[in-house]
Amino acid sequence: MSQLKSVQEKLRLIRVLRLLKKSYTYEELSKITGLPITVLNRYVRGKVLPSAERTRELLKLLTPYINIEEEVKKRIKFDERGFFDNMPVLSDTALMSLIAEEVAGRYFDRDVDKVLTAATDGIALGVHIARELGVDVVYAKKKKEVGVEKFYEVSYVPSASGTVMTLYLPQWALRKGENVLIVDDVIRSGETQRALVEMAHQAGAKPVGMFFLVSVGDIVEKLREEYDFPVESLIRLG
Ligand SMILES: O=P(O)(O)OC[C@H]1O[C@H](OP(=O)(O)OP(=O)(O)O)[C@H](O)[C@@H]1O
Repeated sequence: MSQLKSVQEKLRLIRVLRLLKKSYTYEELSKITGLPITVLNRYVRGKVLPSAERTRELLKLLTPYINIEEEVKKRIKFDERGFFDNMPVLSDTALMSLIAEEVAGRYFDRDVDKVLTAATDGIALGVHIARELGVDVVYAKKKKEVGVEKFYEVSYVPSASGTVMTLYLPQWALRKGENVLIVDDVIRSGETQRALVEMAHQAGAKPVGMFFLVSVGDIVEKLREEYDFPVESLIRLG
């Protein structure tokens, strides 16, 4: 095994332990793994790294206790009007890292050059996925920032808003011929994401996939019919 792969596995184990720590006590994790609490605690705090062999054993034992779809679902909090707060998902760095690892695994062979998302809430997901893929993340904003000379800009009408929205991206951020993975935390009408596809086309870049944490209704199926690249969401609501 390459040194990089070995380090990645160790990091994965630490992320798994940190995530499980939110649902299980050290006593419970000690029973599952057969390791003393003190040892587990050192791993969680990053004071000590397990050997490659122990990492593999622990990942085998602990992976069945992780279900990232369920972890996302249980963190989504709806308000009385049916809107949800996604901050409990986006703020959980251990969970986001594990999600990003899985998404990056699906796109490693698609030669992604950039991850593209829309401000604001897409940024956290975009950063995690881009880091796993070892590429840069760029994000379209709803405002034209001073200091940027040239923008790509795409206007669209978000569903039920009755107003025109425009997304802006500095032109240096996307180049002709680049392969772009489009990601966002949530997709409802798909208008934001269609605007991102349009933006990639303006740049002469090529969208190679779309990934969302949460999709609402059948928008993923609709976009699959519109585009010839993979469109996926981790969980679907409604
Ligand atoms: O599929 P759609 O109907 O286009 O909706 C999805 C978009 O809505 C949210 O962003 P929002 O525009 O609310 O901005 P924010 O990220 O700043 O909250 C979300 O982060 C997506 O970008």
